[in-house]
Amino acid sequence: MSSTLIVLNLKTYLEGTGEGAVKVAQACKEVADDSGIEIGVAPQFCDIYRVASQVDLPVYSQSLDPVGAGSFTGHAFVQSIKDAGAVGTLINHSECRLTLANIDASITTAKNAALKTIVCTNNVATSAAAAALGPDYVAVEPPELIGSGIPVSKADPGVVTGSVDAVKRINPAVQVLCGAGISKGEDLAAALELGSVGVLLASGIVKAANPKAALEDLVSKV
Ligand SMILES: O=C[C@H](O)COP(=O)(O)O
Repeated sequence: MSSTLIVLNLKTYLEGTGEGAVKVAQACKEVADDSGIEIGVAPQFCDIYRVASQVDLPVYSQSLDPVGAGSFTGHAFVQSIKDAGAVGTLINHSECRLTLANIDASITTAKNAALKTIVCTNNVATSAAAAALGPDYVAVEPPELIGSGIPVSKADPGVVTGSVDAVKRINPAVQVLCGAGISKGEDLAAALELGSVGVLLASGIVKAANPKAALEDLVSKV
């Protein structure tokens, strides 16, 4: 496996029984095996167990709540996420934003459970702030490009290079992903050229008529 990482966020795109998530995850696994590139998938909470128990690939939670065992209702509890088979979690996605204090608490909660942490950010300043909290990855995604089909690597390369520089300066152990509008091989290649180690993406693959073919295109230029 190369050190490149692709994380496919399924958001709430796939309706139904969860079998859709398993199918997309299976396509990710096949393309990961063929390409040697690590591909993880972030399904709905309720599908983590189903996906992780049926497909041998890294599964991420779309978020978690920084609560322990006890008197908490309606929260995404880290131990349940871990026991369901997740290896990591997104934190502070633009569609599920947190306060800085909650980002910090979520990172600590995930780390204590040995889950990998991917903190999403929306610009260079928030990438720098997130890096100071010491997650495994910062994933920079300008919100206006999310779901747009316009790749951040082309539309706003400065937010990627700026985040890479800022994160390196603040905490060189943290790696940078980028996302928003990424769907093609040239987008991933450009993202890597800009200094990120991979991408966080969703609609370009999940909504494609043939997700496996879309994934094959995505990895074709690395
Ligand atoms: O989590 C994924 C990002 O929000 C990017 O979404 P997108 O690939 O649909 O632009």
